[in-house]
Amino acid sequence: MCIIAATVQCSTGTGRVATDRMMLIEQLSLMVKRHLGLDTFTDDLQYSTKWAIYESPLGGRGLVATEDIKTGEVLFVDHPLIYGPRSRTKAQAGCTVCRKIDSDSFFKCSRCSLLLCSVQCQNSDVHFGDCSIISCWPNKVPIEEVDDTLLSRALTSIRAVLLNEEQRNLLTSLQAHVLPQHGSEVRNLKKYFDIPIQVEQFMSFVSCILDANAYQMGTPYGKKEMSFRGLYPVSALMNHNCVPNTRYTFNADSQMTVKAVKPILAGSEIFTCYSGMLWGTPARRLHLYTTKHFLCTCDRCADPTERGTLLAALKCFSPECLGSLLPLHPLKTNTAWRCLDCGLKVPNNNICAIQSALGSLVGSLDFENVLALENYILNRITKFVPRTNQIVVDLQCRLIWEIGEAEGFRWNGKNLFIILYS
Ligand SMILES: C[S@@+](CC[C@H](N)C(=O)[O-])C[C@H]1O[C@@H](n2cnc3c(N)ncnc32)[C@H](O)[C@@H]1O
Repeated sequence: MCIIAATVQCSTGTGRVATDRMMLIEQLSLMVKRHLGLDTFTDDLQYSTKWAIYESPLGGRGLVATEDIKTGEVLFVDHPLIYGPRSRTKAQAGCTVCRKIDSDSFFKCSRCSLLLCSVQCQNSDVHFGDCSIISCWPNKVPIEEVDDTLLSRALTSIRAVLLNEEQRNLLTSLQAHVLPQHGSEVRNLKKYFDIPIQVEQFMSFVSCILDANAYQMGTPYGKKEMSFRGLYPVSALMNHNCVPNTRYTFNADSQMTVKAVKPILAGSEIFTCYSGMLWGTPARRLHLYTTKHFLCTCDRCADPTERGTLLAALKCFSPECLGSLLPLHPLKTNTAWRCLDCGLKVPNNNICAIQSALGSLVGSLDFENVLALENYILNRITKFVPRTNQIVVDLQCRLIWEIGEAEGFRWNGKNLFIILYS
C-alpha cells in the first residue's frame, strides 16, 4: 500500500479526501521550500520557483510548470536528505565513507563492523554518525562476525535515524510502496542485532521510500567507486516519462541540478526518466513495473517504433526477409510481434526466449576488452538484431567509454565507426 493511498483510506467521503490531499500538498510545498532554502527573504523579495507541486493526472503528486520554462533553465538544485550504498545484492563492497572499492587496507570497524579503508575515514563525521547508531544495538553474535556487506546494504536506511524531526517529516511524506520485496536489507540485520522495534519499523519504511524515490548518484568519469544512492526530496516528486523534459547532473558536493531539456509550457508536468533512456519499450516497462510498480503508458511506450528509433527491434525470423520485428500492441505485456516488412507474426513467448538468450550473451562479455567488444558487435550480435537495437546502441556507448580509457586507442575526433569499422 502506498503512503498516499494510506492517507486517503483514513479519510471518509470524497470531499474530505480532496481537502486532505490539498492540505498534504500545501504542507509538502512548505517543507520543500524550507528544504531548498527558499523560505528566507532577501531584500524583501522571496525567491520563487517556476514550478509547483500538484496532483498529477498520473495519480499521486508531481511537479507542474507555473510559467513557461526555456530549454537549459535550471529548475532547482536539490541536496540529499540521506545518501549511502545502494541495497542491491550485487553491489560491490567498498569503504562506507569515501566509496573507494580498490584499497589494500580495508578493515572492519571494531565497534560497528562497517567496512572502512583508512583511519581518516574512521575518524570522519560520517562514520561517527553511522557507528553511533549501530554500536548502540546489542549484537547477537560477536561484532567481527557481522556481515559487513549486509550492513552496508542497509546503511542508507540506518542513516535516516539521525535525521531531525523536520527532515523526517519531509522524508516520510514521500511515496512508498510497502511490499515484501522492499526492506529485506533491514530485516536481514535482525540476525546480528537486537534493534528496537520502532527503529526497525522506521528503517524498513525508509527502505521502501528509498526504493521508490532515490536516485543513483553520479560517479566522476573513469572513477571506480561504490555505487551510492541519494534521497533528493524535490527530485523525488517528479513523475516519470520515457521522453522526459528535464535532465539532471551531480556536482562534487552531491548536489543534483535539474534543468529543462526542452521548452516546458506553463501548466505542463515536469518529468524525469527512471529507466535507461536507450532501452527499448519492453525493457523499460518491465523495469518500471518491477521497481516502481506502474506500467508506463506514455506516447513513446504506445508507439511500436519508439519515434522511429526501433530500439527494441529484432531481426525478422524469416530467413529471406531483412525486415525488423516490433511489438504489435506495445502497451499489452503479452503482445505478439510483427515484421515491418513481410508481416510475419511471432508469439510473445518466442520473443522472450530470444531476448533472454541475448541478455545472457551480453552478460558474458568482457567490457574492458575493446577488440573483442568490437568483434562482438560486428560479427555476432548483429546477426540477431538490427543495428538500431538497444543492445548494439548500448555496446557502442560502452565502446566509446572504454576507448577513452584503453591504452593504444585514441579518439580520432570524427566518429566511432571510423576506428571500429575501418
Ligand atoms: C518518485 S515517486 C514520484 C512522485 C509520486 N507521484 C508522489 O506522489 O510522491 C515514484 C512513484 O510515482 C508513481 N509514478 C511516477 N511516474 C508515473 C507514471 N508515469 N505513471 C504512473 N505512476 C507514476 C509511481 O507510483 C512511482 O513508484
